[in-house]
Amino acid sequence: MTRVVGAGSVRCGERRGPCAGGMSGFRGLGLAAWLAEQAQQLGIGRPTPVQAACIPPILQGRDCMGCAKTGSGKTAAFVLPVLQKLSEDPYGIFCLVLTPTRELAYQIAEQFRVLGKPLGLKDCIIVGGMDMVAQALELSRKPHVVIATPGRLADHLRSSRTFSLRKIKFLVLDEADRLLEQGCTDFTKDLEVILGAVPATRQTLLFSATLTDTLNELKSLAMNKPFFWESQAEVRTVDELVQRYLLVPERVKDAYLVHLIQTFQDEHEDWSIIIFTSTCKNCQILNMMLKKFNFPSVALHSMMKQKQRFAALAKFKSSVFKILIATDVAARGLDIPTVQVVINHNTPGLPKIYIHRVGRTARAGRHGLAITLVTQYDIHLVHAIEEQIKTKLQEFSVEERAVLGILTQVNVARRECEIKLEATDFDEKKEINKRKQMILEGKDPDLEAKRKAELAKIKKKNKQFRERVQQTLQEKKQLQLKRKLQKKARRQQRQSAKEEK
Ligand SMILES: Nc1ncnc2c1ncn2[C@@H]1O[C@H](COP(=O)(O)OP(=O)(O)OP(=O)(O)O)[C@@H](O)[C@H]1O
Repeated sequence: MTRVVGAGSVRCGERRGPCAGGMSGFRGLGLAAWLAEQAQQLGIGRPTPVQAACIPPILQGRDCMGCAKTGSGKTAAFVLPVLQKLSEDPYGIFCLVLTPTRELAYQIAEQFRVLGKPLGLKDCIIVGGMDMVAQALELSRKPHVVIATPGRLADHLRSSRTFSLRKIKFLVLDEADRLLEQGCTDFTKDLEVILGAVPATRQTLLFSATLTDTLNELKSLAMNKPFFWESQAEVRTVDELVQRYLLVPERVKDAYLVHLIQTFQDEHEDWSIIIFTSTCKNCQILNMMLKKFNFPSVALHSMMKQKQRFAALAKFKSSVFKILIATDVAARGLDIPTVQVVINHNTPGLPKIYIHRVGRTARAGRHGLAITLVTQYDIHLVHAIEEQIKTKLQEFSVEERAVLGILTQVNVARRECEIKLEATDFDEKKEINKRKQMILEGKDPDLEAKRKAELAKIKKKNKQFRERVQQTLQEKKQLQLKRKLQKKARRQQRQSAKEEK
């Protein structure tokens, strides 16, 4: 059974479970008429399974952990019941939502704002890269809902007494597993500060498409026996997503990328693509290179100024640019319905990063395509991904001759872009950003640099020692072999002399 709902269609059936019908669907879950009506106006007419399962227990006052596939409506699963509770007893600050990226914070705030419009909802976004004084002022005005990234909110808690989180009713952790894991951005210290500032009696709501990986740590956050809901499907990606891989030698990767984009551009009128890459530098270089080929692309990575990041995303969302080249800062949560294709320029090292990246397409019942470029060194990563998502990736076929035809041109273009970037202060900026981060983490950058240099020295010495040992062993082995051969030769000589006699 397929039903068209608003902007996209949500398939109700095996994968997403039964859906209640019409506006009564949300009403039947216990939501007020005004809220169900407001959701309906946004195309959120029938609850998705995660909404149908989680909204009633949240309304009953229970902690909740919801694990459902990407694009299945987890945001509304917490926004709607929070708004209902807020309407019954409005005060500020009522709800705190934590999320790992700044862009995601703005997206969640928008859902709150639109669904909560009849309430005259006041929200406040607290993320890094924006003016701290203005944020402090907003916080002091007691907004109903605060949506924050942990680092900046913890900074406010450490430095300001103009607001309090002591009375919040709801603490929501969106992309909860990311907030708890110790990845390149480690939120644990900031979370400690935040958890120390919120009341123990709060209701805690945790959502993600990959919650099960950090389940035990998360359970300790939701204290009063949380209601746990997980989508039953074995396959962890959505049915509407076509998943392919393309085995390519490392040095011709970019030619394949250019060929894929060109083909897609030629064959489709209304299109948009997200390309994920591993580093900020590569993101920048790819963007420069694609522009050389006149592709309408824009970059998004953490070394860009926040205003540039927002502008890039806004232009991509409004289709001014059809290609977004991003690092994993855009891998989670972003909801851009027009994205039809995700290309992984590098194979993600972790299956869950793959799940979130490819989940930027095929959302809310729409169809999508994900192509992962795989080099000979990444085959084991593809196997790990396939094992986790319980799906075999099929090979994507490409006309190799066409790729060879542009190979030199693409490689020359890339080299030119690399040289151009080297002439800028990009690497220097990276170094400055690193130092800033260390200072924020309470470390002394100079001391750390000294420590790092010493560690590198020790490592180098150890390596040299290992190499010397290896060389000596090798020489010894060779000497032994030489002697053996000489002995053998002498023996043969003696033998043939005997035979001659
Ligand atoms: N009941 C519904 N009916 C139709 N569309 C819906 C419904 N609920 C949410 N949506 C739409 O589905 C899209 C995806 O929702 P959302 O961003 O909440 O997904 P998600 O599960 O949080 O995904 P991710 O794991 O990638 O963060 C949004 O555009 C949202 O408006």
